Amino acid sequence: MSSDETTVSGAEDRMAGVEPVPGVAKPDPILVANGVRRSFGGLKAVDVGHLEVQRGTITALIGPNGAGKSTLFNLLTGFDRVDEGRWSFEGAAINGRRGHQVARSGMVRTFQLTKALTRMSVLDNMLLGAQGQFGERMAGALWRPGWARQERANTERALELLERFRLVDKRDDMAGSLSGGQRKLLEMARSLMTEPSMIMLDEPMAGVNPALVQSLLSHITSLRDEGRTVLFVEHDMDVIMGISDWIVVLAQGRVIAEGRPSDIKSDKQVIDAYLGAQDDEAAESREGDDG
Ligand SMILES: Nc1ncnc2c1ncn2[C@@H]1O[C@H](COP(=O)(O)OP(=O)(O)OP(=O)(O)O)[C@@H](O)[C@H]1O
Repeated sequence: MSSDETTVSGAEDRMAGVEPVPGVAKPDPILVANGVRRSFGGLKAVDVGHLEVQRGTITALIGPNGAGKSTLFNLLTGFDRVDEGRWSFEGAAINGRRGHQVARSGMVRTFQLTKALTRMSVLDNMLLGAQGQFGERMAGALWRPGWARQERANTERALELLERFRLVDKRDDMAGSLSGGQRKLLEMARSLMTEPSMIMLDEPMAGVNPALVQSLLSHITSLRDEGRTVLFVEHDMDVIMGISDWIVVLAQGRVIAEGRPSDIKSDKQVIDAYLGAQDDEAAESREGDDG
């Protein structure tokens, strides 16, 4: 992404003067979490003291495998229950709300296509997105009372979004026939059905053909540039460093660092806990290739 685009969004200005320290306050946070904890047996999967996400930025949540990124996503969006903790979105406490209630309040997460969703058409996937409700109960959601009245408006919005994400020609195809990258586009398009102010993307580049990466990146930056807040979990370091306004690093459930990409690249603790390990893995795989 060019530095011009960053300037256009104003995201850099919004973060000016914010110190790169764990738990730092942001000028205008859309999401504020306090003491969010979740254990599985004796394992503390998430143990976040204080975390704020600045409105109108792309914030990456990174960390080694098992750091607690997915668990934190699930907790904040109402798809898992905390042991303790409070968090607010747009100034209102939303801890304790269920997934679809969180989605209706404006914070939506993407979901990978489950088996049931792959057997539905692309357009029906979009219409389900209008419910802001996924998971086990979604199959029945299409037939909710009152759905028929809304259907025309929802279909119109779905087609507009499919046009924007270049999937409109696929609207009647089964979602399972889409390529990895097209699935990611569908997940993103579907999450926009409820007009969320914040979108949480779960590994948006996983399984995406390199040819589609640039297109996905520009869709993510355009979400921010139209005023939405993006929080994403990703492993691809080039993507993370290239697209993020701010990066939060989790290790063993805790926020060990946060800052701009340049801060994170040079943070010794991050290098030790994460980036160093990645370099070692890359070196090992290169050695393996040579042999
Ligand atoms: N439902 C569960 N039951 C038991 N342990 C779990 C459960 N969900 C997550 N964990 C454990 O909690 C820890 C955090 O897992 P989580 O999936 O949140 O990490 P992550 O940072 O998203 O990892 P990855 O990058 O590999 O997806 C891990 O040790 C994981 O094994």
